[in-house]
Amino acid sequence: MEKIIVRGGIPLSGTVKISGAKNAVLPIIAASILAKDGVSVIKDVPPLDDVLTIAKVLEAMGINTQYENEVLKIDAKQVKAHEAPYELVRKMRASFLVAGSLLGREGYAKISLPGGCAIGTRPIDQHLKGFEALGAQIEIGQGFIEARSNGRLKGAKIYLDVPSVGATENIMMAATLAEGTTIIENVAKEPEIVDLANFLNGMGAKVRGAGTGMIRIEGVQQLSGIEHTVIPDRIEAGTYMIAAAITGGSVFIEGAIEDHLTPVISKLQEIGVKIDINENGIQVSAAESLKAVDLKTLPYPGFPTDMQSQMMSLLMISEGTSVVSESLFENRFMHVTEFERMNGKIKVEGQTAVVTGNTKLIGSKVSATDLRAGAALILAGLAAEGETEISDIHHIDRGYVNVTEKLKQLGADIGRVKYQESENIKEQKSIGRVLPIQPTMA
Ligand SMILES: CC(=O)N[C@H]1[C@@H](OP(=O)(O)OP(=O)(O)OC[C@H]2O[C@@H](n3ccc(=O)[nH]c3=O)[C@H](O)[C@@H]2O)O[C@H](CO)[C@@H](O)[C@@H]1O
Ligand SMILES: C=C(OP(=O)(O)O)C(=O)O
Repeated sequence: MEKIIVRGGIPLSGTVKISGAKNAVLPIIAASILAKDGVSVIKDVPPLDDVLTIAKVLEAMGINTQYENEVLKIDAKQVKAHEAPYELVRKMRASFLVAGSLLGREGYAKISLPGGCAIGTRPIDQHLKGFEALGAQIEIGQGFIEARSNGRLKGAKIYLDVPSVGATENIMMAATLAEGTTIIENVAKEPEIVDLANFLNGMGAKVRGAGTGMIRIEGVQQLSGIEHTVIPDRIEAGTYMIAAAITGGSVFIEGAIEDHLTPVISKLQEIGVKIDINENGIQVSAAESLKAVDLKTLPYPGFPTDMQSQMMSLLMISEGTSVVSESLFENRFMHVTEFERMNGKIKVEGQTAVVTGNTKLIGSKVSATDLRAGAALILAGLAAEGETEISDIHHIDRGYVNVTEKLKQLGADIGRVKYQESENIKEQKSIGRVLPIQPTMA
């Protein structure tokens, strides 16, 4: 096992190149299952644990995948099995995204129940409601969901109770090969939805309205593999923007797309951070002083929940008191306890956290409780006095490509060290506490 060690206090400078978006590439890989002919060639595929996991899900179905130099080739001419096994789905709930394309193409999908995880219960009722509206029968038992249809799915009008990213994607994929027209209302508008729609349309699908509140899909008979380049990761970009701001540095975020980052840019500007945008990326430079702000997470184009913990790390050192409201996931303040170990002063009541600013952060031993919480601890460590030691970093590796190398290139004093799990437990017992076992998924 590995830990990340950060020694804080160094202003970062230079350029960081943003990788392809995890949350765009996962549904795109799932969508490649729909291609009965041709090979999908997906470019800028980040070498992340999640990408390897979903590729294994496809392999388990007898689909051929080849990954080299951030290019993933998927040959789905033959699908030999229709099951996404528990061992893979438990590692990553986004594996459930293969349900829509398998069902749409093969008329049958058996997927292990993704279940709840660290940040909240994360139900899939809206995915299933969509599949049923398209004519599928759903059965749930022994930890699996089975969806089947007699012949092609049938286009339908579907209203989502919540604008779920995953449900929008899964239903969109299932509907591409359905008979007739599907209209999905109250859909998610995230840039990753638009990237998926572009991929599907390149394959021969007829998807209109992605990026707005209503998507219309005319079903087609067949889809083919194509070449596609994944959009840059707006959450990785936002994380490095905060790395620049929290260290009082100046960093060029190469490849970041302004339009995808509007709520993050606006909040950073309100805090006082200097932002300059050009066609190749975004320059982020130190603020003379950092001011407290309030923020509330919302579906896109609102402030992203995936940036809430990272923003909180910056608010801890800003002047004044900030109020952070989390409206998407009921358990997404786990980083607060870890921040407290670093001298953070935050009071949580329900879905609201009140952050006392102007805190002198002190390096400490902390644990990454989920992906973005882990990223936020690295950020806090970059600003803290002394050494921060972050364990459970497998969560961070789900979503950040070479995070320690990228930060080192910007001048950070950061690295990874190997350790035995038994050493850690011994150490925790000696100081009178044993951490609960963290869930596998973030
Ligand atoms: C792989 C991926 O793209 N993950 C992102 C995706 O997750 P994911 O697609 O799982 O998130 P959703 O948009 O589905 O969830 C948003 C809200 O809808 C609720 N809900 C969702 C589905 C459903 O059937 N019923 C229901 O009630 C959830 O509990 C949550 O409160 O969007 C989240 C919200 O921006 C991000 O944090 C995740 O990083
Ligand atoms: C919560 C996240 O991802 P996932 O939906 O894959 O758990 C995330 O990217 O912050």
